[in-house]
Amino acid sequence: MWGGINLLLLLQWKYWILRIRSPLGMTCDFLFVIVIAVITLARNSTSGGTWHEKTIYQPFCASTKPIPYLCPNNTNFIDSSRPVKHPTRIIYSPENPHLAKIMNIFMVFGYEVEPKKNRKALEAYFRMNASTTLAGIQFDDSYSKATDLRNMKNFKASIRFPAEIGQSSISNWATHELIEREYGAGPPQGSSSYYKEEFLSLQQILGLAFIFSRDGSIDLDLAHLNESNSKIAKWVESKRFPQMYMQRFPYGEWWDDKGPRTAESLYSLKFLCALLPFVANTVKWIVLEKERQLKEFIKIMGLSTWMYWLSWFLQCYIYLLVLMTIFLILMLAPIVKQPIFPYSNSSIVLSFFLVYSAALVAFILATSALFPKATRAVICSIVFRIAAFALFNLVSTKGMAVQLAACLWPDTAICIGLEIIWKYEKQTEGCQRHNLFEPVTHERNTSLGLVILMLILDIFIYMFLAIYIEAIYPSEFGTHYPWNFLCKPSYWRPKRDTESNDIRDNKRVRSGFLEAEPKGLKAGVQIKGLTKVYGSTTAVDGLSLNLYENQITVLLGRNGAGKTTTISMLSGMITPTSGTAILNGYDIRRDMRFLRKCIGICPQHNILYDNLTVEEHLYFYSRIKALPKKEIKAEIKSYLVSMEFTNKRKKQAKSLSGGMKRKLCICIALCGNSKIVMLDEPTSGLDPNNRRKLWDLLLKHRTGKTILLTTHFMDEADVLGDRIAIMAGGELKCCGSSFFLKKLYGSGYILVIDKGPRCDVPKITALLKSSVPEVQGRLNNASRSFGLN
Ligand SMILES: Nc1ncnc2c1ncn2[C@@H]1O[C@H](COP(=O)(O)OP(=O)(O)OP(=O)(O)O)[C@@H](O)[C@H]1O
Repeated sequence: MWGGINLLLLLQWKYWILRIRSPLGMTCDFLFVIVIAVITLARNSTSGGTWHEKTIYQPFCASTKPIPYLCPNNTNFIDSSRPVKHPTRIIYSPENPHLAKIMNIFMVFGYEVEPKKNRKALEAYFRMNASTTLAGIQFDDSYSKATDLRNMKNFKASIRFPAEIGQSSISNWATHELIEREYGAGPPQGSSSYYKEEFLSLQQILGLAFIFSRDGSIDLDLAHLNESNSKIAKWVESKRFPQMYMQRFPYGEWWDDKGPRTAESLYSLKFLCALLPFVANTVKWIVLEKERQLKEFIKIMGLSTWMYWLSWFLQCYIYLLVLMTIFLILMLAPIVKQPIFPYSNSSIVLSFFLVYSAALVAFILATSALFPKATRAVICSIVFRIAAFALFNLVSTKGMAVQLAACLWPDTAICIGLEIIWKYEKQTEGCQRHNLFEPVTHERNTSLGLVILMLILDIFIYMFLAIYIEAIYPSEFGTHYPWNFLCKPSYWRPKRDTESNDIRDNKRVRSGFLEAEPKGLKAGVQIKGLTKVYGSTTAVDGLSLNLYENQITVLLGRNGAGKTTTISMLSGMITPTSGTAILNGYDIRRDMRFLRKCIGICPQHNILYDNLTVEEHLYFYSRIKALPKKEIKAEIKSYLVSMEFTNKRKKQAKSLSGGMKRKLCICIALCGNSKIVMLDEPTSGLDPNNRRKLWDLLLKHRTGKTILLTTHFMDEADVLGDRIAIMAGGELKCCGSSFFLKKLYGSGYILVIDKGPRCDVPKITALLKSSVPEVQGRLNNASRSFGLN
């Protein structure tokens, strides 16, 4: 537990140093946030506001038809200037001659009437012909058998409109609301949809029809509709039929602050833009680390995948919170005339932004896991942000399910959430605890609470995706798992290999070219038929070899022999095509994550953080390898002294010479008590003095380690190699101690002596034999040469 926390702190330390040492990116991040916040505020403050008196509406006649006797004092029908063109067909159910009589009255008022057998038939017809039918009037199906409607106590009828079957622009009638929920946008103008869609009109006529039928005094003459009309007018007057008016609910005094009202979605866009440099920079950092192999390198050096992502998450989250705090302080604090969210509960707004920040970071991590190259990733991250805003505009008129689905994209979720807050602000109520899960308007039934819950879900989904994508879809470097690796028991319970040191599958090596395996030594690395094929090139072909603890094994070979590929496979940089290797008891195909703590590697190309110093590199990797803190100082000092780095300790890697970078990489591989150390051509680029120093260092440190070193240089192999394996064309050609190989190839040191006329050859031979018993002499006219194996 403490180890994990320490590692997290260490990674935070590293990330912060790197961020701070690239001030251009940081300046951009902060500048965008501050400038956009200030512009928004300035616009908000200058736009001012106006105070409006309460609005009392005039009553109006419910009927859309000019029927003066229904509203004698008000012939001024609202919206008369804009005649609404609706179909005139009304259908009703069930079929019954008495109902037909009631329905005749609609014909008097200019509607066509058509009966349907029952409710089902009405609905079916309505669905098919919604555009050509004004409404359906649905009586209870039991009325089909009714013989006298006059004695009926409860007369039931439903007026059904296309809205009910989703064929209208208004998808959800909030009939339980007293007034429109979107209060604060100013008093509603024009007529309500109840009026416009003729609902009120039909209801009024239906009521009239029912009273008629009860009264039974009028028989409507459908052949002479005008006469019927005047009959009804007379009847209305004689019965003193109540006049029916509608009046809108008064609208109270209100403050038009011009702020949130002006451009809700523009605020969301500004907000997305404010964080654009942060998103682009973060994606760039993460993918660059992968592109430069640093990610795979620190993982090889012992960092687990989940720890890697968690540390990025924390670092980005903390950084984003700093940016967000600045943004919110500017937006929320009453330091200006008009803050952006004057009414909302600050803790709710704050929680919303906190959760969004976490979801955004998780999304960034998942996005970065998809891309191998930083430039592509940065471009896509910008495109994604624009797409998120487009998606927000697309779903803003859609229902709850669609909007919640869109919230799976954190940037769309923040736009939806912000819009909800703006709407609450418009209502001069703001987002509060009590309305957190309430839809802000009846048309928008997504609530801020639900958006926050979706964002929490996003955090888990995207963190999982980042780790999963990375595991199954590696970049150029790194091993990968099959897509279903989580279901495989071997992933969760690795088996340590306890096989003997036997070498399998080295049949292709000519007999006698392999020295017998040393007795009594423990193999730290067992390579078993390791093969790597790149297209038509077989880089390593069935390599089998044991590397022993406390020894340096040298892989010797020409360019292209397969040495680097071998090291890359052993360290988990690339996946073998076939074969495997057991390192410290763990199989590289399955258990790389358990192995990493004990591997130290110096790749062929220097993999360093440009902006970390020599000392910081050694500190960082020693701590990754879990070296106790009190030993680290001494460890760093010893490497600085042995590699003559003391005066360069504070230099950043980017300012070191090539040779110095190489030395630093070697020190990194050795530091932190790595059990298995792999050095790929470590001395390339070093001057003779430094080469010699490195040899001494390696010989000093081989105890307790299994060291694999590749080189082109025979002398280096001779000095360092306890065992030397020679590779060519990807295959192992021979392996054994330096002595074994020299004997095998018959070429040790040759001592050539120029013979003078009085040269005593037997005497010289005897002298040499006393020191090197196996000395063999070869005669030549002018000289005498001796093979000293
Ligand atoms: N990513 C790759 N794609 C295709 N072929 C590759 C790749 N990496 C290596 N090879 C090929 O595999 C063979 C072995 O390459 P490798 O780098 O392992 O050799 P090496 O012994 O390390 O050479 P050097 O001493 O030059 O580093 C070469 O023929 C090389 O061209």
